[in-house]
Amino acid sequence: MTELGRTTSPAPVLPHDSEPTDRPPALRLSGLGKRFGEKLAVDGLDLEVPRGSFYGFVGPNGAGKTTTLSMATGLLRPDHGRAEVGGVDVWARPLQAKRSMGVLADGVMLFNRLSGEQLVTYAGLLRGMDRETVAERTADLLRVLGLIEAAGQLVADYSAGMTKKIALASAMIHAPELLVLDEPFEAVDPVSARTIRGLLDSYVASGGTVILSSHVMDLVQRMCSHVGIIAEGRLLVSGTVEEVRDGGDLESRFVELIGLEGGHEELSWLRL
Ligand SMILES: Nc1ncnc2c1ncn2[C@@H]1O[C@H](COP(=O)(O)OP(=O)(O)OP(=O)(O)O)[C@@H](O)[C@H]1O
Repeated sequence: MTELGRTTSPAPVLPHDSEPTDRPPALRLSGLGKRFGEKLAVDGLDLEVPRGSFYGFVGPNGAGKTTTLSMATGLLRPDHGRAEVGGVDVWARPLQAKRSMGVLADGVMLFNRLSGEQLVTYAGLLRGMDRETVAERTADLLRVLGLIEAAGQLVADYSAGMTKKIALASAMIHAPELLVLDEPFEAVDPVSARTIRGLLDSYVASGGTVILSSHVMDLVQRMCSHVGIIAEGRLLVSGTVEEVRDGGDLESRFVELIGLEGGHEELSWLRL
């Protein structure tokens, strides 16, 4: 499949060995589409994320990752198509669907006049959890994510990485079956990134499902069991990381599928 970004045929969805046949997948998107004026951001996208998988969703800037994940999680209404979480239609039965997922959205405003501790507590109470459990889990999350000292500080005064971590804590507090994380490692320092990876690894090992978007191919290759590559609003390929990288590394496969925009062009005026 060369020049996949320009084909109109559906993406090859490779078989998943681990996929049980009797239960619906953790996430299923069918014919999902969204247009912003002239711009077709997501173009009839089909995607299945198997239960218990660690799914990396990758693509170049402007490929449609955030738009897709927003439609999948009930944040942005699709023009057409369906999004199902564990077999539940996200747009027909939003309350039921949202109960089983935790979402770290990109660019969505947090209640940043709350302290970090208040924000995570609020997220737990909003999920109908009892105060005692919320307090215990909030303390655990703040400790594990290295935010104890900043617990009483307003989220408005957090750094970008701290904001990401507190938003992640808010997405996880109700121990959902599915975590949808848009760029969870962006702006996060390497130590915290390692902690978050550990948390997500054990969450997946215990039966949870993660779908995350990222630009860091190396991280996706090391962390994820499955990967999907999107460009121009279409899914180019989806399968296990092993299947998709096909003996090479994921970054080379990505570049091979997407093409090198601008190549290795030099700017003559930037030579000193
Ligand atoms: N609210 C909006 N109004 C107009 N155009 C939009 C809007 N949101 C997204 N787009 C356009 O839709 C396309 C897909 O954007 P999207 O944010 O989904 O891409 P992405 O893959 O998440 O990109 P990145 O990797 O840069 O975050 C882009 O061309 C973008 O300009």
